Order: sequence, then structure tokens, then C-alpha cells
Amino acid sequence: MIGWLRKSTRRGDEASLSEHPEGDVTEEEALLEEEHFGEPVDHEPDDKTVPVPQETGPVLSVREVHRSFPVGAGEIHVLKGINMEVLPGQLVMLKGRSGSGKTTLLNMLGGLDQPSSGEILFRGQPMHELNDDRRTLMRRHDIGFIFQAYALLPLLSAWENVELSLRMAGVPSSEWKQRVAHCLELVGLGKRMFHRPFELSGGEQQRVAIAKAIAHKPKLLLADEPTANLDSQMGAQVMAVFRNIIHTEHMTICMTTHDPTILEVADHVYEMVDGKFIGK
Ligand SMILES: Nc1ncnc2c1ncn2[C@@H]1O[C@H](COP(=O)(O)OP(=O)(O)OP(=O)(O)O)[C@@H](O)[C@H]1O
Repeated sequence: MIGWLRKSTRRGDEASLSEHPEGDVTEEEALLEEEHFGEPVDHEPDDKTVPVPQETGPVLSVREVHRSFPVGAGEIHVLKGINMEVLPGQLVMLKGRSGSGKTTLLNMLGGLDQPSSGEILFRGQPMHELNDDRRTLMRRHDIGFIFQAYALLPLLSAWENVELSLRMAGVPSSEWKQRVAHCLELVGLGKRMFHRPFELSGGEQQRVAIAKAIAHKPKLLLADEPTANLDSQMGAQVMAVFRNIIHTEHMTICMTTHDPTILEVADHVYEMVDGKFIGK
């Protein structure tokens, strides 16, 4: 996989900074330096100006989306007219070979990148019409991200990793305890809450990452190859957790995969070949 979000060049973007802890200081790490962990500081939610989106209709509507990137003197045309719709409560998968454009599309669905042309509506809101700040707020409050590489802070326990995402989303500290416990139990880690990532298996680490991504109650969860590093049993566990999340947390999930064995869990599969969907 080409590092999801590594391609996003926008600095100060919490999702794009959170995937690759090595090297750059992530926004989460900066927050930890700024505030001593364990002494909660409430962040006032700064989203008072975010418009209230519609509660019915598709979560995502993608219309004729194209994306090109400049390369040398020319450009590479990666997405070539994508149309898709994701309905509330669906588990939608994007499948396709390496380089077909899945991650490029997922970045756009999460508002981390913009189409060269076409439009993406998130809960009826045209993302491309929002400025960077408003798009960031929308992401921070309504979208959760899960990465192939777990994106956990290694020195923090499972509990602290999940709590950190609540802190970052501006959730009042009075709500953290209950929500962290709920999310970790939901992903089946009720007995491993205080383990650090290196004390957990790959599948368990991915489930902490899921708990972290859903803690702030996003409407949409985006996952880039969430089972890629897992054996088939652990991959199946992750998919079972996704199903449970849709059922109990009323979220919608869109994910990429190479893995043909998990496709049957999806409500809808879009197959991407060379920047286009094929089939129905
Ligand atoms: N910022 C960029 N600049 C230039 N080319 C890019 C950029 N981002 C993606 N590409 C190109 O777009 C194509 C699709 O990449 P993308 O990562 O979306 O594929 P993918 O289907 O997710 O592959 P994988 O399964 O390996 O992650 C690749 O040829 C890649 O090199």
C-alpha cells in the first residue's frame, strides 16, 4: 500500500499527521507534550459554525470524480469518472489491484484531498465548497479513520490511546471514562484495556485502532486495508467488529481491500480497475 495520507500534503491535518509517527511529530504527540497526560483539559468544541447536515439520504454521494496529479512536466490521471453512493448503515468495500486508485478515492471521501473535477457530498454537504478549516472540523467530528498500520501511540495503553482521540475531538472529559470503556468492550478488549500496543497481537492492536476511530461517534468510518496485516482469523474478527459497530453505533463504513475472502461481508462492493469502477 502506498501510505494513505502520506500523500496528503496539508500540514496541520490531524488525520494526515497521525499515520506516520516515525519522523514527524504527530498532532497527538504535540498534544501530549502540551498537556500532561492524566490531567484532563477540556477543549471547548470549536464547531459552533459547522452547518447541521441532513440526517436522511446518502452518507456519501460521489459524482463524476476525476483526480490527476502533476508528474514532471505532465500529469497522471488516477481517477477517471467515479460515481458511487453510500447509504447509512452500509458496509461498502472498494476492491482493486495495487495502484488502481482506491486510496486516492478514500482520501477524497474523507476530505483529505480534493477532486480535480466532480463532486463529493457528505451527508448532503458538498465537501469541495467548504474551506480547509470547515472541512477539518467536519472530519474531526463526523469521520473516523483506520489505517493498515494501526496508528497507535506506542507508549500509551489501549485506554490512553482511545482517550486521546476523545481529547482531540473536544469531547468533555466527564464523558471519557464511560466512552473509552464502552468502545474497548465493543471491540472485544474489555480485558486488555491497560495493555500497551507491544503487549497486544496485531489483531488486538487493530481493534484498539478501531475503538480509537469510533470513540468520538463519527457518522462515517473510513478504513484503508484494515485487514492487510492480519491472518484470516484476525481479519474475520475485525470484520465482525465492523458489523457490530454498524449495528450498535449506527455508523457507516467504507473500506478498501485486496482480500477476496472478506468481500462477502460487504453490503456493496465496488471494483476498481485503472481509476474506474467496473461492473454494476
Ligand atoms: N500524490 C500523488 N502524486 C502522483 N501520483 C500519485 C499520487 N497519489 C497517487 N498517485 C498514483 O496514483 C495511482 C493510484 O494510487 P493509489 O494509492 O490510490 O492506489 P491503490 O489502489 O490504493 O493501491 P494500493 O492497493 O497499493 O494501496 C498510483 O499509480 C500512484 O502512484
